[in-house]
Amino acid sequence: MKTTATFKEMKREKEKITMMTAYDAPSAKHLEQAEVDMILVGDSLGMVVLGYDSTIPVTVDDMVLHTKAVKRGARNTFVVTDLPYLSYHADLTETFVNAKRLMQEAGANAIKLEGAGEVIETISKLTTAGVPVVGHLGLTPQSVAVMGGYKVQGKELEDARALREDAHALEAAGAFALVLECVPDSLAALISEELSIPVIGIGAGADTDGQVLVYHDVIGYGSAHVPKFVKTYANVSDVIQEAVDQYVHDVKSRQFPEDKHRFTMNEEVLAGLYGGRE
Ligand SMILES: Nc1nc(=O)c2c([nH]1)NC[C@@H]1CN(c3ccc(C(=O)N[C@@H](CCC(=O)O)C(=O)O)cc3)CN21
Ligand SMILES: CC(C)C(=O)C(=O)O
Ligand SMILES: [Mg+2]
Repeated sequence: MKTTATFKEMKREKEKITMMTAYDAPSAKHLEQAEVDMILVGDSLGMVVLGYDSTIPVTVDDMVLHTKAVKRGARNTFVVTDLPYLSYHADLTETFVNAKRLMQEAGANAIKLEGAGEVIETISKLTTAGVPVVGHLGLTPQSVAVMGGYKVQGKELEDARALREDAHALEAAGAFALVLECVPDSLAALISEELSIPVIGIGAGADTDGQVLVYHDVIGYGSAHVPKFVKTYANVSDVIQEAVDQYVHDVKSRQFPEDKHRFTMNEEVLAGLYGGRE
């Protein structure tokens, strides 16, 4: 199993880090089979699995349930789990209770927190307590209502400078990696070069230390709208639709089930049943 040290070493060796989300056992199994370096149980599960239109309604219980499923499907892959909306801000005790649930109860290998500001101090305390933490800057979906939509971040000089400072502060606080979402590629390149911890980009260009994408986006499953930064490698939705359409058709037209799909019973037992009929 890889560790936080492996990822720092990969950065030093300039080996790209692959990360992808998973939310259940079968998807996690595919990622482990592909030797993905890290699995993210993202709170994006609220959107791609639970049908919400943002990550805001996702709970710690949701994250625990899906992390357990992912760990069962990928026992030997490093799993990072998102702390969801308002589960790490109100007070430190509550943050620690939530982090403890993800680590002990669900079996996450690390947790991810969005943002900077007061979150930096929280990350420092969690790291000191032995919890490996991934930071997340740029487009932080839990703040969608504050940002006023899913928009590219750090385009203006002031925003870019603030983002760069936050990235350095996260590294200083002890985060072992940083997810950088939806920022101009040259800003992501600069931050990746300046930090010694790995920077995993999503919509952050080619010069970060690694890449992360949402499982459903990669396989073309479900999402009606895919962001510009996504590369879709298959169209699983079409495959599924064809299969379920065919099933419905076969039942209606009596083409399913066939003899080979049924269970039979002993003739004498059957005769006994009919014989006993009034
Ligand atoms: N399916 C899915 N994929 C994701 O990558 C993802 C989620 N869901 N849910 C949680 C967050 C939300 N994310 C998003 C959602 C939308 C855009 C988006 O529409 N971006 C615009 C850019 C707008 C601009 O130019 O400022 C785009 O066209 O890509 C970006 C990130 C990333 N995450
Ligand atoms: C988009 C990635 C980085 C994420 O946080 C998620 O999937 O929830
Ligand atoms: Mg997330």
